[in-house]
Amino acid sequence: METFDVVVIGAGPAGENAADYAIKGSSRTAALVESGLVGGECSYYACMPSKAMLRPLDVRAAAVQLGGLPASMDVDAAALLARRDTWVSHYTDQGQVRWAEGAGITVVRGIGRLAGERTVGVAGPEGVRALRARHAVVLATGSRPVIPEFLSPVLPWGSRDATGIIEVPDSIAIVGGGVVACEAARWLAALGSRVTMLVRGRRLLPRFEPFASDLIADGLASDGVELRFGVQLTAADRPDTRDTGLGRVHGGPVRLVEADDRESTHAEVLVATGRTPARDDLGLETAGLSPADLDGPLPEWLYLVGDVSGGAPLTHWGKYQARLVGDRIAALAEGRTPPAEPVQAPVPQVVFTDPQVATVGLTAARAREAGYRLRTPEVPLDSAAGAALLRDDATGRALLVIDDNTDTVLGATFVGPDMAELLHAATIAVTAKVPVDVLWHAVPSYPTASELWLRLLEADRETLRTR
Ligand SMILES: Cc1cc2nc3c(=O)[nH]c(=O)nc-3n(C[C@H](O)[C@H](O)[C@H](O)COP(=O)(O)OP(=O)(O)OC[C@H]3O[C@@H](n4cnc5c(N)ncnc54)[C@H](O)[C@@H]3O)c2cc1C
Ligand SMILES: NC(=O)c1ccc[n+]([C@@H]2O[C@H](COP(=O)([O-])OP(=O)(O)OC[C@H]3O[C@@H](n4cnc5c(N)ncnc54)[C@H](O)[C@@H]3O)[C@@H](O)[C@H]2O)c1
Repeated sequence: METFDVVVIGAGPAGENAADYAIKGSSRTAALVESGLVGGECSYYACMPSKAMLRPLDVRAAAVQLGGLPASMDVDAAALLARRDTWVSHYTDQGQVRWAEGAGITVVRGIGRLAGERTVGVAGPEGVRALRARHAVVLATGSRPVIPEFLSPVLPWGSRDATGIIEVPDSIAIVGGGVVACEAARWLAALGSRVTMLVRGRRLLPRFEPFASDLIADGLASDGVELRFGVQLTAADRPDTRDTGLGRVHGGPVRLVEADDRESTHAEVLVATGRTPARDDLGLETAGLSPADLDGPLPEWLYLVGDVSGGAPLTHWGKYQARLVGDRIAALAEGRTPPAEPVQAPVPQVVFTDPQVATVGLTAARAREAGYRLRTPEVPLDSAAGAALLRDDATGRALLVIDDNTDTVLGATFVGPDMAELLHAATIAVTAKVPVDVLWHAVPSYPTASELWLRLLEADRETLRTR
Protein backbone atom coordinates (compact mmCIF):
# COMPACT_ATOMS: atom_id res chain seq x y z
CA MET A 1 0.00 0.00 0.00
CA GLU A 2 1.38 3.46 -0.95
CA THR A 3 0.59 6.28 1.44
CA PHE A 4 -0.06 9.93 0.50
CA ASP A 5 -1.40 12.78 2.59
CA VAL A 6 -4.19 13.37 0.08
CA VAL A 7 -5.63 11.20 -2.69
CA VAL A 8 -7.74 12.92 -5.34
CA ILE A 9 -9.81 10.90 -7.84
CA GLY A 10 -10.24 12.85 -11.08
CA ALA A 11 -7.71 15.28 -12.55
CA GLY A 12 -10.04 17.86 -14.04
CA PRO A 13 -9.70 21.50 -13.00
CA ALA A 14 -11.37 20.81 -9.64
CA GLY A 15 -9.21 17.80 -8.77
CA GLU A 16 -6.00 19.52 -9.84
CA ASN A 17 -6.74 22.54 -7.66
CA ALA A 18 -7.79 20.48 -4.64
CA ALA A 19 -4.51 18.52 -4.76
CA ASP A 20 -2.46 21.69 -5.28
CA TYR A 21 -4.05 23.72 -2.48
CA ALA A 22 -3.96 20.80 -0.02
CA ILE A 23 -0.16 20.49 -0.24
CA LYS A 24 1.07 23.93 -1.48
CA GLY A 25 4.06 25.24 0.50
CA SER A 26 4.35 22.10 2.62
CA SER A 27 6.09 18.74 2.53
CA ARG A 28 2.74 16.95 2.22
CA THR A 29 2.17 14.57 -0.69
CA ALA A 30 -0.79 14.15 -3.02
CA ALA A 31 -1.77 11.48 -5.53
CA LEU A 32 -3.94 12.59 -8.45
CA VAL A 33 -5.72 9.63 -10.03
CA GLU A 34 -6.87 10.02 -13.64
CA SER A 35 -8.34 7.51 -16.08
CA GLY A 36 -8.23 9.85 -19.07
CA LEU A 37 -6.27 13.03 -19.71
CA VAL A 38 -4.90 15.14 -16.87
CA GLY A 39 -6.81 18.42 -17.25
CA GLY A 40 -10.23 16.75 -17.52
CA GLU A 41 -13.26 17.55 -19.64
CA CYS A 42 -12.67 21.30 -19.50
CA SER A 43 -9.19 21.31 -21.03
CA TYR A 44 -9.75 18.98 -23.98
CA TYR A 45 -13.46 18.49 -24.67
CA ALA A 46 -15.40 21.41 -23.19
CA CYS A 47 -14.36 24.96 -22.20
CA MET A 48 -11.03 25.23 -24.02
CA PRO A 49 -11.92 23.88 -27.47
CA SER A 50 -15.28 25.66 -27.52
CA LYS A 51 -13.85 29.03 -26.53
CA ALA A 52 -10.88 28.56 -28.88
CA MET A 53 -13.36 28.36 -31.76
CA LEU A 54 -15.78 31.02 -30.49
CA ARG A 55 -13.32 33.84 -29.85
CA PRO A 56 -12.34 34.26 -33.55
CA LEU A 57 -16.07 34.29 -34.37
CA ASP A 58 -16.60 37.12 -31.85
CA VAL A 59 -13.79 39.12 -33.40
CA ARG A 60 -15.14 38.50 -36.88
CA ALA A 61 -18.67 39.53 -35.89
CA ALA A 62 -17.32 42.75 -34.38
CA ALA A 63 -14.96 43.46 -37.27
CA VAL A 64 -17.62 43.16 -39.99
CA GLN A 65 -19.84 45.53 -38.00
CA LEU A 66 -17.24 48.24 -37.53
CA GLY A 67 -17.08 50.96 -40.16
CA GLY A 68 -13.55 51.16 -41.54
CA LEU A 69 -13.07 47.37 -41.79
CA PRO A 70 -14.20 44.94 -44.53
CA ALA A 71 -17.95 44.27 -44.41
CA SER A 72 -17.47 40.52 -44.79
CA MET A 73 -14.86 38.04 -43.71
CA ASP A 74 -14.91 34.30 -44.50
CA VAL A 75 -14.27 31.73 -41.81
CA ASP A 76 -11.24 29.56 -42.62
CA ALA A 77 -12.60 26.25 -41.27
CA ALA A 78 -9.27 24.41 -41.36
CA ALA A 79 -7.51 27.25 -39.52
CA LEU A 80 -10.29 27.45 -36.93
CA LEU A 81 -10.00 23.72 -36.20
CA ALA A 82 -6.20 24.03 -36.12
CA ARG A 83 -6.57 26.74 -33.46
CA ARG A 84 -8.82 24.39 -31.50
CA ASP A 85 -6.21 21.62 -31.80
CA THR A 86 -3.50 23.92 -30.45
CA TRP A 87 -5.62 24.91 -27.46
CA VAL A 88 -6.33 21.25 -26.60
CA SER A 89 -2.59 20.48 -26.91
CA HIS A 90 -3.50 18.01 -29.67
CA TYR A 91 -5.28 15.90 -27.03
CA THR A 92 -2.10 15.18 -25.08
CA ASP A 93 -1.58 15.98 -21.42
CA GLN A 94 2.21 16.19 -21.02
CA GLY A 95 1.94 19.89 -20.20
CA GLN A 96 -0.56 19.31 -17.40
CA VAL A 97 1.43 16.34 -16.06
CA ARG A 98 4.55 18.55 -15.97
CA TRP A 99 2.57 21.17 -14.03
CA ALA A 100 1.37 18.51 -11.54
CA GLU A 101 4.85 17.12 -11.02
CA GLY A 102 6.21 20.65 -10.58
CA ALA A 103 3.58 21.22 -7.87
CA GLY A 104 4.73 18.05 -6.06
CA ILE A 105 1.68 16.02 -7.11
CA THR A 106 2.06 12.36 -8.16
CA VAL A 107 -0.10 11.48 -11.17
CA VAL A 108 -1.47 7.93 -10.98
CA ARG A 109 -3.01 6.60 -14.21
CA GLY A 110 -6.10 4.42 -13.98
CA ILE A 111 -9.66 4.20 -12.72
CA GLY A 112 -9.92 5.09 -9.05
CA ARG A 113 -12.50 3.72 -6.62
CA LEU A 114 -12.80 3.85 -2.88
CA ALA A 115 -11.63 0.59 -1.31
CA GLY A 116 -12.63 1.33 2.25
CA GLU A 117 -12.15 4.34 4.53
CA ARG A 118 -9.27 6.61 3.41
CA THR A 119 -8.24 4.01 0.81
CA VAL A 120 -8.40 4.15 -2.99
CA GLY A 121 -7.83 1.28 -5.40
CA VAL A 122 -6.59 2.26 -8.84
CA ALA A 123 -7.06 -0.14 -11.76
CA GLY A 124 -4.37 1.00 -14.14
CA PRO A 125 -2.06 -0.21 -16.86
CA GLU A 126 0.16 -1.97 -14.32
CA GLY A 127 -2.65 -3.73 -12.45
CA VAL A 128 -4.30 -2.53 -9.26
CA ARG A 129 -2.54 -0.11 -6.90
CA ALA A 130 -3.80 0.61 -3.40
CA LEU A 131 -3.36 4.16 -2.14
CA ARG A 132 -3.87 5.17 1.47
CA ALA A 133 -4.73 8.78 2.36
CA ARG A 134 -3.41 10.05 5.70
CA HIS A 135 -5.67 13.12 5.73
CA ALA A 136 -8.26 13.12 2.97
CA VAL A 137 -9.74 11.55 -0.15
CA VAL A 138 -11.24 14.04 -2.61
CA LEU A 139 -13.75 12.91 -5.24
CA ALA A 140 -13.47 15.10 -8.36
CA THR A 141 -14.86 12.81 -11.03
CA GLY A 142 -16.85 15.46 -12.93
CA SER A 143 -20.12 14.78 -14.73
CA ARG A 144 -21.42 12.78 -17.65
CA PRO A 145 -23.94 13.72 -20.33
CA VAL A 146 -27.57 12.64 -19.98
CA ILE A 147 -28.91 11.23 -23.26
CA PRO A 148 -32.62 10.48 -23.80
CA GLU A 149 -32.88 6.70 -24.20
CA PHE A 150 -34.52 6.68 -27.63
CA LEU A 151 -31.62 8.66 -29.09
CA SER A 152 -28.79 6.36 -27.92
CA PRO A 153 -29.18 3.75 -30.73
CA VAL A 154 -28.50 6.38 -33.45
CA LEU A 155 -25.12 7.15 -31.81
CA PRO A 156 -25.76 10.90 -31.69
CA TRP A 157 -23.03 13.46 -31.27
CA GLY A 158 -22.37 14.61 -27.73
CA SER A 159 -20.58 17.77 -26.69
CA ARG A 160 -17.22 16.02 -27.16
CA ASP A 161 -18.00 15.47 -30.85
CA ALA A 162 -19.15 19.06 -31.23
CA THR A 163 -15.99 20.51 -29.68
CA GLY A 164 -13.79 17.88 -31.35
CA ILE A 165 -15.43 18.33 -34.75
CA ILE A 166 -13.33 17.00 -37.66
CA GLU A 167 -15.99 16.32 -40.29
CA VAL A 168 -18.54 19.13 -40.72
CA PRO A 169 -22.01 17.60 -41.27
CA ASP A 170 -24.02 19.21 -44.10
CA SER A 171 -26.85 19.63 -41.63
CA ILE A 172 -27.24 19.04 -37.93
CA ALA A 173 -30.14 19.02 -35.49
CA ILE A 174 -29.31 20.14 -31.97
CA VAL A 175 -31.55 18.72 -29.26
CA GLY A 176 -31.64 21.04 -26.23
CA GLY A 177 -31.73 24.75 -25.58
CA GLY A 178 -29.12 25.07 -22.86
CA VAL A 179 -25.62 26.46 -22.81
CA VAL A 180 -23.94 23.71 -24.83
CA ALA A 181 -26.65 23.87 -27.50
CA CYS A 182 -26.50 27.67 -27.87
CA GLU A 183 -22.71 27.88 -27.99
CA ALA A 184 -22.23 24.87 -30.30
CA ALA A 185 -24.88 26.16 -32.74
CA ARG A 186 -22.62 29.17 -33.36
CA TRP A 187 -19.46 27.35 -34.36
CA LEU A 188 -21.33 24.61 -36.26
CA ALA A 189 -23.13 27.26 -38.34
CA ALA A 190 -19.89 29.19 -38.87
CA LEU A 191 -18.19 26.02 -40.10
CA GLY A 192 -20.90 25.64 -42.74
CA SER A 193 -23.42 23.23 -41.23
CA ARG A 194 -27.15 23.91 -41.66
CA VAL A 195 -28.19 24.02 -38.01
CA THR A 196 -31.69 23.39 -36.63
CA MET A 197 -32.21 23.73 -32.88
CA LEU A 198 -35.03 21.58 -31.53
CA VAL A 199 -35.93 23.06 -28.17
CA ARG A 200 -38.39 21.33 -25.86
CA GLY A 201 -39.32 24.48 -23.93
CA ARG A 202 -40.57 27.85 -25.08
CA ARG A 203 -37.25 29.65 -24.80
CA LEU A 204 -33.50 29.16 -24.75
CA LEU A 205 -31.59 29.14 -21.44
CA PRO A 206 -34.68 29.08 -19.24
CA ARG A 207 -32.73 29.76 -16.05
CA PHE A 208 -31.59 33.17 -17.31
CA GLU A 209 -33.47 36.49 -17.53
CA PRO A 210 -36.07 36.23 -20.35
CA PHE A 211 -34.52 39.15 -22.30
CA ALA A 212 -31.24 37.20 -22.45
CA SER A 213 -33.04 34.22 -24.02
CA ASP A 214 -34.70 36.47 -26.59
CA LEU A 215 -31.50 38.28 -27.57
CA ILE A 216 -29.58 35.00 -27.96
CA ALA A 217 -32.37 33.59 -30.13
CA ASP A 218 -32.19 36.71 -32.34
CA GLY A 219 -28.40 36.37 -32.57
CA LEU A 220 -28.56 32.69 -33.54
CA ALA A 221 -31.26 33.38 -36.12
CA SER A 222 -29.11 36.06 -37.72
CA ASP A 223 -26.26 33.52 -37.89
CA GLY A 224 -28.60 31.36 -39.99
CA VAL A 225 -29.63 28.92 -37.26
CA GLU A 226 -33.22 27.68 -37.47
CA LEU A 227 -34.88 27.64 -34.06
CA ARG A 228 -37.94 25.55 -33.27
CA PHE A 229 -39.54 25.70 -29.82
CA GLY A 230 -42.00 23.36 -28.09
CA VAL A 231 -40.58 20.34 -29.92
CA GLN A 232 -41.17 16.98 -28.24
CA LEU A 233 -39.10 14.27 -29.96
CA THR A 234 -40.42 10.73 -29.66
CA ALA A 235 -38.29 8.56 -31.95
CA ALA A 236 -35.12 8.49 -34.01
CA ASP A 237 -33.60 6.15 -36.56
CA ARG A 238 -30.60 6.13 -38.82
CA PRO A 239 -29.28 3.71 -41.43
CA ASP A 240 -25.71 2.52 -41.21
CA THR A 241 -25.00 3.76 -37.66
CA ARG A 242 -21.25 3.51 -37.14
CA ASP A 243 -18.77 4.60 -34.50
CA THR A 244 -16.56 6.55 -36.87
CA GLY A 245 -14.77 8.31 -34.00
CA LEU A 246 -14.82 11.66 -32.23
CA GLY A 247 -16.11 14.53 -34.34
CA ARG A 248 -16.94 12.45 -37.43
CA VAL A 249 -20.43 11.83 -38.81
CA HIS A 250 -21.70 8.63 -37.23
CA GLY A 251 -23.46 7.03 -40.21
CA GLY A 252 -26.33 7.80 -42.56
CA PRO A 253 -28.91 10.58 -42.17
CA VAL A 254 -30.83 10.69 -38.88
CA ARG A 255 -34.63 10.78 -39.03
CA LEU A 256 -36.26 12.47 -36.03
CA VAL A 257 -39.94 12.04 -35.24
CA GLU A 258 -41.92 14.50 -33.10
CA ALA A 259 -44.98 13.96 -30.91
CA ASP A 260 -47.28 15.36 -33.64
CA ASP A 261 -45.70 12.91 -36.16
CA ARG A 262 -43.76 15.67 -37.89
CA GLU A 263 -40.47 14.28 -39.21
CA SER A 264 -37.14 15.83 -40.16
CA THR A 265 -33.90 14.40 -41.49
CA HIS A 266 -30.39 15.66 -40.68
CA ALA A 267 -26.89 14.49 -41.52
CA GLU A 268 -26.11 14.43 -37.77
CA VAL A 269 -27.79 15.09 -34.44
CA LEU A 270 -26.12 16.69 -31.43
CA VAL A 271 -27.68 15.85 -28.08
CA ALA A 272 -27.11 18.59 -25.48
CA THR A 273 -29.70 17.73 -22.87
CA GLY A 274 -27.70 18.31 -19.71
CA ARG A 275 -25.19 16.52 -17.50
CA THR A 276 -25.33 14.62 -14.23
CA PRO A 277 -22.67 14.19 -11.50
CA ALA A 278 -20.39 11.17 -12.18
CA ARG A 279 -21.12 9.20 -9.00
CA ASP A 280 -21.48 5.66 -10.36
CA ASP A 281 -18.92 3.00 -9.64
CA LEU A 282 -16.93 4.97 -7.07
CA GLY A 283 -16.74 2.11 -4.56
CA LEU A 284 -18.78 4.15 -2.10
CA GLU A 285 -20.23 0.99 -0.55
CA THR A 286 -16.74 -0.01 0.65
CA ALA A 287 -16.89 2.99 2.98
CA GLY A 288 -20.51 2.32 3.95
CA LEU A 289 -21.89 5.07 1.65
CA SER A 290 -24.36 5.26 -1.25
CA PRO A 291 -24.42 7.86 -4.09
CA ALA A 292 -27.32 9.65 -2.32
CA ASP A 293 -25.19 10.02 0.84
CA LEU A 294 -22.92 12.36 -1.16
CA ASP A 295 -25.59 15.07 -0.84
CA GLY A 296 -25.50 14.96 2.95
CA PRO A 297 -22.78 15.38 5.58
CA LEU A 298 -19.67 13.39 4.59
CA PRO A 299 -17.18 11.54 6.80
CA GLU A 300 -14.43 13.97 7.92
CA TRP A 301 -11.85 12.35 5.57
CA LEU A 302 -14.00 12.61 2.39
CA TYR A 303 -14.63 15.66 0.18
CA LEU A 304 -16.40 16.37 -3.11
CA VAL A 305 -15.39 19.13 -5.53
CA GLY A 306 -16.44 20.18 -9.03
CA ASP A 307 -19.32 18.83 -11.12
CA VAL A 308 -19.58 15.64 -9.04
CA SER A 309 -20.55 17.78 -6.03
CA GLY A 310 -23.91 18.65 -7.60
CA GLY A 311 -23.02 22.38 -7.32
CA ALA A 312 -22.98 24.69 -10.35
CA PRO A 313 -21.35 22.63 -13.14
CA LEU A 314 -18.83 25.30 -14.10
CA THR A 315 -15.06 25.16 -14.13
CA HIS A 316 -14.55 28.30 -12.07
CA TRP A 317 -17.07 27.07 -9.48
CA GLY A 318 -15.37 23.68 -9.18
CA LYS A 319 -12.00 25.41 -8.81
CA TYR A 320 -13.44 27.67 -6.09
CA GLN A 321 -14.79 24.64 -4.21
CA ALA A 322 -11.38 23.01 -4.65
CA ARG A 323 -9.55 26.02 -3.18
CA LEU A 324 -11.85 25.93 -0.14
CA VAL A 325 -11.44 22.18 0.33
CA GLY A 326 -7.67 22.30 -0.26
CA ASP A 327 -7.29 25.12 2.28
CA ARG A 328 -9.39 23.18 4.76
CA ILE A 329 -7.38 19.97 4.35
CA ALA A 330 -4.13 21.96 4.75
CA ALA A 331 -5.36 23.74 7.88
CA LEU A 332 -6.56 20.54 9.54
CA ALA A 333 -3.31 18.74 8.65
CA GLU A 334 -1.36 21.59 10.31
CA GLY A 335 -3.62 21.72 13.37
CA ARG A 336 -4.97 25.17 12.41
CA THR A 337 -8.61 26.30 12.37
CA PRO A 338 -9.81 26.15 8.75
CA PRO A 339 -10.45 29.56 7.12
CA ALA A 340 -14.03 30.86 7.44
CA GLU A 341 -16.26 30.25 4.41
CA PRO A 342 -19.32 32.31 3.40
CA VAL A 343 -22.65 30.52 3.74
CA GLN A 344 -23.31 31.13 0.08
CA ALA A 345 -21.25 32.87 -2.57
CA PRO A 346 -22.98 34.02 -5.79
CA VAL A 347 -22.34 31.97 -8.94
CA PRO A 348 -21.16 33.91 -12.00
CA GLN A 349 -21.48 32.55 -15.54
CA VAL A 350 -20.74 33.75 -19.05
CA VAL A 351 -22.43 32.22 -22.07
CA PHE A 352 -20.26 32.82 -25.10
CA THR A 353 -23.01 33.43 -27.61
CA ASP A 354 -23.41 36.52 -29.80
CA PRO A 355 -24.47 38.57 -27.91
CA GLN A 356 -22.71 37.28 -24.81
CA VAL A 357 -24.67 36.76 -21.62
CA ALA A 358 -22.85 37.53 -18.38
CA THR A 359 -24.78 36.89 -15.21
CA VAL A 360 -24.25 36.50 -11.48
CA GLY A 361 -26.40 35.84 -8.45
CA LEU A 362 -30.19 35.75 -8.54
CA THR A 363 -32.40 36.49 -11.51
CA ALA A 364 -35.42 38.68 -10.78
CA ALA A 365 -37.70 35.61 -10.93
CA ARG A 366 -35.53 33.58 -8.53
CA ALA A 367 -35.25 36.52 -6.11
CA ARG A 368 -39.03 36.98 -6.08
CA GLU A 369 -39.52 33.25 -5.48
CA ALA A 370 -37.11 33.55 -2.56
CA GLY A 371 -39.36 36.25 -1.08
CA TYR A 372 -37.28 39.40 -1.73
CA ARG A 373 -38.92 42.75 -2.44
CA LEU A 374 -37.05 44.06 -5.47
CA ARG A 375 -36.11 46.94 -7.67
CA THR A 376 -34.96 45.85 -11.14
CA PRO A 377 -33.42 48.76 -13.07
CA GLU A 378 -32.89 47.80 -16.71
CA VAL A 379 -31.19 49.75 -19.51
CA PRO A 380 -30.43 49.17 -23.20
CA LEU A 381 -26.82 48.62 -24.20
CA ASP A 382 -26.66 51.77 -26.30
CA SER A 383 -27.50 53.92 -23.27
CA ALA A 384 -23.74 53.90 -22.57
CA ALA A 385 -21.55 55.35 -25.31
CA GLY A 386 -18.67 53.01 -24.48
CA ALA A 387 -20.88 49.96 -24.94
CA ALA A 388 -22.40 51.28 -28.19
CA LEU A 389 -18.90 51.93 -29.57
CA LEU A 390 -18.01 48.22 -29.32
CA ARG A 391 -19.92 47.39 -32.50
CA ASP A 392 -21.95 49.43 -34.93
CA ASP A 393 -24.83 46.94 -34.55
CA ALA A 394 -24.44 46.62 -30.78
CA THR A 395 -27.64 45.35 -29.20
CA GLY A 396 -28.17 44.23 -25.66
CA ARG A 397 -29.50 45.09 -22.23
CA ALA A 398 -28.37 45.17 -18.65
CA LEU A 399 -30.37 44.58 -15.49
CA LEU A 400 -29.68 44.72 -11.77
CA VAL A 401 -31.68 42.86 -9.16
CA ILE A 402 -31.65 45.05 -6.06
CA ASP A 403 -32.96 44.06 -2.63
CA ASP A 404 -35.35 46.87 -1.71
CA ASN A 405 -34.81 46.28 2.02
CA THR A 406 -31.02 46.39 2.12
CA ASP A 407 -30.33 48.42 -1.07
CA THR A 408 -27.74 45.83 -2.12
CA VAL A 409 -27.34 44.03 -5.44
CA LEU A 410 -28.55 40.40 -5.43
CA GLY A 411 -27.93 39.70 -9.09
CA ALA A 412 -26.94 41.20 -12.43
CA THR A 413 -27.28 40.30 -16.10
CA PHE A 414 -25.44 41.95 -18.98
CA VAL A 415 -26.23 40.95 -22.55
CA GLY A 416 -24.16 42.35 -25.40
CA PRO A 417 -20.80 42.09 -27.13
CA ASP A 418 -17.83 41.56 -24.79
CA MET A 419 -20.04 41.73 -21.69
CA ALA A 420 -17.98 38.94 -20.09
CA GLU A 421 -15.42 41.44 -18.88
CA LEU A 422 -18.06 43.53 -17.08
CA LEU A 423 -19.13 40.63 -14.92
CA HIS A 424 -16.54 40.63 -12.19
CA ALA A 425 -17.55 44.06 -10.94
CA ALA A 426 -21.05 42.66 -10.43
CA THR A 427 -19.67 39.55 -8.73
CA ILE A 428 -17.75 41.76 -6.30
CA ALA A 429 -20.82 43.93 -5.65
CA VAL A 430 -23.01 40.91 -4.91
CA THR A 431 -20.39 39.03 -2.86
CA ALA A 432 -19.49 42.08 -0.78
CA LYS A 433 -23.12 43.26 -0.52
CA VAL A 434 -22.07 46.76 -1.53
CA PRO A 435 -24.97 49.23 -0.96
CA VAL A 436 -26.04 51.04 -4.14
CA ASP A 437 -25.29 54.44 -2.59
CA VAL A 438 -21.66 53.29 -2.23
CA LEU A 439 -21.62 51.98 -5.82
CA TRP A 440 -22.65 55.49 -6.86
CA HIS A 441 -19.10 56.61 -5.99
CA ALA A 442 -17.43 53.90 -8.11
CA VAL A 443 -16.93 56.11 -11.17
CA PRO A 444 -16.77 54.25 -14.51
CA SER A 445 -14.31 55.57 -17.09
CA TYR A 446 -15.61 57.28 -20.21
CA PRO A 447 -16.26 55.95 -22.80
CA THR A 448 -16.31 52.34 -21.61
CA ALA A 449 -19.02 49.70 -21.38
CA SER A 450 -18.72 49.99 -17.59
CA GLU A 451 -20.84 53.14 -17.87
CA LEU A 452 -23.76 50.71 -18.03
CA TRP A 453 -23.32 50.61 -14.24
CA LEU A 454 -23.94 54.35 -14.08
CA ARG A 455 -27.01 54.07 -16.31
CA LEU A 456 -28.39 51.25 -14.11
CA LEU A 457 -27.85 53.27 -10.94
CA GLU A 458 -29.49 56.30 -12.57
CA ALA A 459 -32.46 54.13 -13.57
CA ASP A 460 -32.68 52.89 -10.00
CA ARG A 461 -32.68 56.48 -8.65
CA GLU A 462 -35.48 57.32 -11.08
CA THR A 463 -37.53 54.36 -9.76
CA LEU A 464 -37.05 55.57 -6.20
CA ARG A 465 -37.87 59.19 -7.14
CA THR A 466 -41.11 58.35 -8.96
CA ARG A 467 -42.45 55.79 -6.51
C1 LIG B 1 -19.11 21.79 -24.23
C2 LIG B 1 -18.88 22.33 -22.84
C3 LIG B 1 -18.38 23.60 -22.69
C4 LIG B 1 -18.17 24.11 -21.40
N1 LIG B 1 -17.71 25.38 -21.29
C5 LIG B 1 -17.52 25.90 -20.06
C6 LIG B 1 -17.04 27.24 -19.91
O1 LIG B 1 -16.81 27.96 -20.87
N2 LIG B 1 -16.85 27.70 -18.66
C7 LIG B 1 -17.11 26.94 -17.56
O2 LIG B 1 -16.91 27.43 -16.44
N3 LIG B 1 -17.56 25.67 -17.67
C8 LIG B 1 -17.77 25.13 -18.89
N4 LIG B 1 -18.21 23.85 -19.01
C9 LIG B 1 -18.36 23.04 -17.80
C10 LIG B 1 -16.98 22.47 -17.37
O3 LIG B 1 -16.43 21.72 -18.42
C11 LIG B 1 -17.12 21.60 -16.13
O4 LIG B 1 -17.84 22.30 -15.13
C12 LIG B 1 -15.74 21.24 -15.60
O5 LIG B 1 -15.01 20.50 -16.54
C13 LIG B 1 -15.88 20.41 -14.32
O6 LIG B 1 -14.61 20.16 -13.79
P1 LIG B 1 -14.37 18.89 -12.89
O7 LIG B 1 -12.93 18.94 -12.49
O8 LIG B 1 -15.40 18.80 -11.84
O9 LIG B 1 -14.64 17.64 -13.84
P2 LIG B 1 -14.02 17.21 -15.24
O10 LIG B 1 -13.41 18.32 -15.97
O11 LIG B 1 -15.11 16.43 -15.91
O12 LIG B 1 -12.87 16.21 -14.83
C14 LIG B 1 -13.12 15.01 -14.17
C15 LIG B 1 -11.98 14.07 -14.46
O13 LIG B 1 -12.14 12.91 -13.65
C16 LIG B 1 -11.76 11.77 -14.40
N5 LIG B 1 -12.41 10.62 -13.77
C17 LIG B 1 -13.74 10.42 -13.60
N6 LIG B 1 -13.95 9.29 -12.90
C18 LIG B 1 -12.74 8.78 -12.62
C19 LIG B 1 -12.28 7.63 -11.90
N7 LIG B 1 -13.15 6.79 -11.32
N8 LIG B 1 -10.96 7.41 -11.81
C20 LIG B 1 -10.07 8.25 -12.38
N9 LIG B 1 -10.42 9.37 -13.06
C21 LIG B 1 -11.75 9.62 -13.17
C22 LIG B 1 -12.26 12.07 -15.80
O14 LIG B 1 -11.56 11.31 -16.75
C23 LIG B 1 -11.96 13.57 -15.90
O15 LIG B 1 -10.68 13.79 -16.45
C24 LIG B 1 -18.45 23.32 -20.27
C25 LIG B 1 -18.96 22.02 -20.42
C26 LIG B 1 -19.19 21.53 -21.70
C27 LIG B 1 -19.73 20.14 -21.85
N1 LIG C 1 -20.10 28.98 -20.99
C1 LIG C 1 -20.35 28.13 -20.01
O1 LIG C 1 -20.29 28.48 -18.84
C2 LIG C 1 -20.75 26.72 -20.32
C3 LIG C 1 -20.73 26.25 -21.62
C4 LIG C 1 -21.18 24.97 -21.86
C5 LIG C 1 -21.60 24.17 -20.82
N2 LIG C 1 -21.57 24.65 -19.56
C6 LIG C 1 -22.05 23.83 -18.45
O2 LIG C 1 -22.31 22.50 -18.86
C7 LIG C 1 -23.56 22.08 -18.34
C8 LIG C 1 -24.23 21.19 -19.34
O3 LIG C 1 -24.73 21.98 -20.43
P1 LIG C 1 -26.02 21.56 -21.23
O4 LIG C 1 -26.33 22.61 -22.22
O5 LIG C 1 -25.86 20.15 -21.69
O6 LIG C 1 -27.13 21.50 -20.08
P2 LIG C 1 -28.23 22.55 -19.63
O7 LIG C 1 -28.78 22.00 -18.39
O8 LIG C 1 -27.72 23.94 -19.69
O9 LIG C 1 -29.34 22.47 -20.78
C9 LIG C 1 -30.00 21.28 -21.09
C10 LIG C 1 -31.14 21.59 -22.07
O10 LIG C 1 -31.68 20.38 -22.55
C11 LIG C 1 -33.10 20.39 -22.40
N3 LIG C 1 -33.52 19.00 -22.18
C12 LIG C 1 -33.26 18.23 -21.11
N4 LIG C 1 -33.77 16.99 -21.30
C13 LIG C 1 -34.33 16.99 -22.53
C14 LIG C 1 -35.01 16.01 -23.29
N5 LIG C 1 -35.20 14.78 -22.83
N6 LIG C 1 -35.45 16.36 -24.52
C15 LIG C 1 -35.26 17.61 -25.01
N7 LIG C 1 -34.61 18.58 -24.32
C16 LIG C 1 -34.17 18.27 -23.10
C17 LIG C 1 -33.35 21.31 -21.22
O11 LIG C 1 -34.65 21.81 -21.26
C18 LIG C 1 -32.29 22.39 -21.47
O12 LIG C 1 -32.71 23.33 -22.42
C19 LIG C 1 -24.35 23.32 -18.04
O13 LIG C 1 -25.04 23.19 -16.82
C20 LIG C 1 -23.36 24.43 -17.99
O14 LIG C 1 -23.19 24.93 -16.69
C21 LIG C 1 -21.17 25.90 -19.30
